[in-house]
Amino acid sequence: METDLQLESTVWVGSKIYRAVLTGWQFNWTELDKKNRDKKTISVPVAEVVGVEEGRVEILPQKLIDDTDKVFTVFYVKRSSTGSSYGLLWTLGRTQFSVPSRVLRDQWTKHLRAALKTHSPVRPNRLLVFINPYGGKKKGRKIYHSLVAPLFELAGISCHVIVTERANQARDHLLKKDLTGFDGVVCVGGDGMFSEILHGLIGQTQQEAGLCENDLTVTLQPCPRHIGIIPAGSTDCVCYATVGVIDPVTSALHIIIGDSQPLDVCSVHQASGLVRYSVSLLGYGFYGDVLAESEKHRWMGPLRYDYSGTMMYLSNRSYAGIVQYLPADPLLSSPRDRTRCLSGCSVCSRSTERLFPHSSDAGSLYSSHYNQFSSDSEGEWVTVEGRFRCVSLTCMSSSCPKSPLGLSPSAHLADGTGDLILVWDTHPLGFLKFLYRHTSTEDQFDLPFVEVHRVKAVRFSLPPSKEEEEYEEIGGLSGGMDEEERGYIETVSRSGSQQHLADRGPGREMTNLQKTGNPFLCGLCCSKAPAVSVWNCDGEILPSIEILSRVHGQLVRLYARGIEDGAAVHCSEDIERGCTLQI
Ligand SMILES: CCCCCCCCCCCCC/C=C/[C@@H](O)[C@H](COP(=O)(O)O)NC(=O)CCCCCCCCCCCCCCC
Ligand SMILES: Nc1ncnc2c1ncn2[C@@H]1O[C@H](COP(=O)(O)OP(=O)(O)O)[C@@H](O)[C@H]1O
Ligand SMILES: [Ca+2]
Repeated sequence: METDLQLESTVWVGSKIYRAVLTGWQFNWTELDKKNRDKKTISVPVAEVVGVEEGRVEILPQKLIDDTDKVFTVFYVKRSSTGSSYGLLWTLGRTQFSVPSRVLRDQWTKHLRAALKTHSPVRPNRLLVFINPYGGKKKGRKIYHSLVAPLFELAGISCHVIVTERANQARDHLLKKDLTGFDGVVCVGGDGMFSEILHGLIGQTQQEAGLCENDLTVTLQPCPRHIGIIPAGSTDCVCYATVGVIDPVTSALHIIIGDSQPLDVCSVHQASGLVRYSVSLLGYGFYGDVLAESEKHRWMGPLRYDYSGTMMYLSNRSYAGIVQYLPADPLLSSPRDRTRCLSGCSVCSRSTERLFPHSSDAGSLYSSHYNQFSSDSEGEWVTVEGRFRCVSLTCMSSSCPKSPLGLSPSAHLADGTGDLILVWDTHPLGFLKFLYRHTSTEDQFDLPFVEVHRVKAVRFSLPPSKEEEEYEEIGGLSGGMDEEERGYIETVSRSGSQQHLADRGPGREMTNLQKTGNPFLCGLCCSKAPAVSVWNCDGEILPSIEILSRVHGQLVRLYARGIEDGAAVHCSEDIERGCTLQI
């Protein structure tokens, strides 16, 4: 039977006989018993077909074609569970179908390819790929060439590949070069590499739109090009939080089928303008200190964070600060509602309508000029002041292999809000409990010294000190600082003399905790504890301490679909057992 995009015929897979049906949206094949009764069906959405080839074809470890003229091979997405309750691994499924004639083989390949084109308009044709050869365990190049490039080739995607030779090369390329013809940009690396792409694409989009990124009140233009992440870094938080697993093949398959996941982005400003953008962690105190310390130990690779985390935990620091935040509408969601933002999240879908009210679909959201910041009436600014172990803002859960539920397990990828986590100064064991809960399902917010707020904007400032009324901003980007400066910053007082902040300012006085706390811990580092920390902005140290950050709802789009609920989706083991694959 043959209609427009429909086709049905008898096929053989190995020695077994099947009835294959293409309905346009779905391709399925049902095993038949000797009396022609249905036995089991395997069903693949056309949107998840990766490619169709004539003959018997293998692509991994290398492409082998045996062009038997009555055989065609279909490649598609196959799921398997990771063992944890969330996140599914995707692998390349491959089935070789034999048919009675070459004419029928040609009909099948023609119809399947036509269905692919019709139902997958969002698939990329051409991609710009940046590989950081030094990210994570330095395997970026190998991961791309052995696991990812063959899949892109199979799917007919052409790629322009650039192996970076210096930091910020990818960002500068995106800002300066003409990107016409590229549907998306792929980074092979970690969160730092993703951040480069993020900055390049956001900057390039605003340049083209004639918008000023330094203006805190401006509604930024969402980026039309998608970003793909092939994880090859140290934390790989953006990949983990948007895909649910750290696996280059899974990520490559999401890119190939043109999945689309909008993502909130925080812009971080100081008085003179934009400092950076952040998606995963904007953290002062502990996370800032861990990053500053870890930069000295880059040679350790990903382990540098565990080492520096332990050192910074043992140094038992807390910092004075004033935090102001603009709460989001509490009726929409809450950081403690124990829900999770999963693929197809209804909170995020409702936010799309709220953030882009004039658009009927995601494609037209780029023309929206709704001001998400100044026209909101969600609430008044709230001010808190005191000493904090850490102050963190994240506009998604920031789950990563170290913390599978993340910094804020109920945060949403694309709801236009961020979660502000305030950890007040506390006993070392209390802080350890807080940290440790990130590794389990126990609620890290259910502690008396922890607060979490769903917010649209946050301001951080230092309290006026007794001797110095005002701190000047720290000059220069962290990239330009030397090692001493990166960690514990010296700043110039108004009188012009250079002085280590540890010796003055609010943090100079020991807290009661430090006076009475564990003498070993205090002996280790407290005597040199600095008065101020630094901001960790997605793995980069910010040049300023006093900042204002604002969440821009759905500013970029990734080739991802959010975390698939492993418990709700049948996996490939089910295919083998003969259940229909439900999507
Ligand atoms: C006791 C165990 C405590 C485990 C605590 C885990 C908290 C993990 C939160 C992770 C948030 C990740 C947010 C992502 C940040 C990334 O953008 C960013 C850049 O990544 P890249 O290098 O791949 O480019 N990564 C980071 O800034 C790294 C932050 C990692 C912090 C890890 C801290 C580990 C702490 C270990 C403490 C051990 C205390 C032991 C005391 C005896
Ligand atoms: N060729 C290069 N040489 C040095 N640094 C680079 C290069 N390419 C990218 N970078 C920088 O390396 C940093 C870390 O990269 P990333 O891929 O995130 O690895 P990791 O997760 O291990 O930190 C990023 O900030 C990025 O700007
Ligand atoms: Ca969010």
